[in-house]
Amino acid sequence: MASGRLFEDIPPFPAGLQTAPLYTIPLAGLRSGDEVTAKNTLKACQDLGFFLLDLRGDRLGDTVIEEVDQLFNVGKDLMNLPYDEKEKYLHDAPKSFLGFKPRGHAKIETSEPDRFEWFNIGQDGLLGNTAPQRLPPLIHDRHSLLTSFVEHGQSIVRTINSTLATQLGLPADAFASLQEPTKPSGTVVRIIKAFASPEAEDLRTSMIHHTDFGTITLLANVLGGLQILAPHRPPEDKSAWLWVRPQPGCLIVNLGDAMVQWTGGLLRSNVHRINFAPGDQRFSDRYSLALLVRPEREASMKRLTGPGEDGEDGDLTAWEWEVKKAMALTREPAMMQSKGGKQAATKT
Ligand SMILES: O=C(O)CCC(=O)C(=O)O
Ligand SMILES: [Fe+2]
Repeated sequence: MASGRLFEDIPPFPAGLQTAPLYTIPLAGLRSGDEVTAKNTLKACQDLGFFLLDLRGDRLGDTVIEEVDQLFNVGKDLMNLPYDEKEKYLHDAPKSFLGFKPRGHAKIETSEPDRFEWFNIGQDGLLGNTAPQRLPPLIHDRHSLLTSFVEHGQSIVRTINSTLATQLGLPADAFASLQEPTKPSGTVVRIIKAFASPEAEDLRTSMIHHTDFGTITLLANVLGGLQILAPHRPPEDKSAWLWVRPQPGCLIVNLGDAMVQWTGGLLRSNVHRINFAPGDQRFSDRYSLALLVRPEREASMKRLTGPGEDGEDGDLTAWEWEVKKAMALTREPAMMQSKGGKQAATKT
């Protein structure tokens, strides 16, 4: 999340909304190996699969706050380029999701068009794992800021991964060794613009409910709009949607489906969506920034711990598994359900 600066000129997040009960995990505690922090992290990742990560008071964290502030401004400039400029970088879905996705290219629950744009910048091109991605000059000029954000974000992800692995009684590098940033993967930096909702007809979802495919997502929000589906409740139940209140100096962290697969369902990947922003915030365009980490393409999706049988998915590579999931979702979008969160004996 950004520093307090980006929160100064925005309408307030309204009081009285039903908000998600999120743990706040201090990055400093995670990095120093504090046992209470580690236990709370595991609990958050089992109960809801979402938590706030407080970056403040940690050297790496303070650097990331600065980078997020700068990238928010880059993201606004990018998304406010004329449409025909952005269109030059149109993604080639479903073959590749890199580049620009225009508003309305996907549907929401009601089959109406979505209300957001995104631009995905691949880690592989940034770090030189593959040929560079073609990017607008405005982004190209900020290459070192982007690579630095990816490297710092990946360092945070590594810490979360080793904390979770250790708490589950696995070798510390059990998850991290399947998602080395220097190996080709579907990992992206994503810049999102969800459009303001001034009219009554805009008061609906911007981005359809979903779970993230990957391992760990680091998300920076300033305006509200993100909602988490309360566990064990159906998406059609309006009262089951919990708002996330963005907090200065904190990132929102959530787990994706790969962590559920590797842990036989011990960890949780929870359904979430972008709704219209609450209160007077709805009159502003909403920008957000995420690092969505995926396993290495060649990583095995075999279960590393947890109950149950592997099933045939355990024989797939991460890339094959992601393609299979994407195809299933195209056929049956209603399959977007939270996964994991099984209770089982863990390290005491
Ligand atoms: O912008 C946000 O708050 C959430 C974005 C999201 O869920 C995604 O890109 O997967
Ligand atoms: Fe997401």
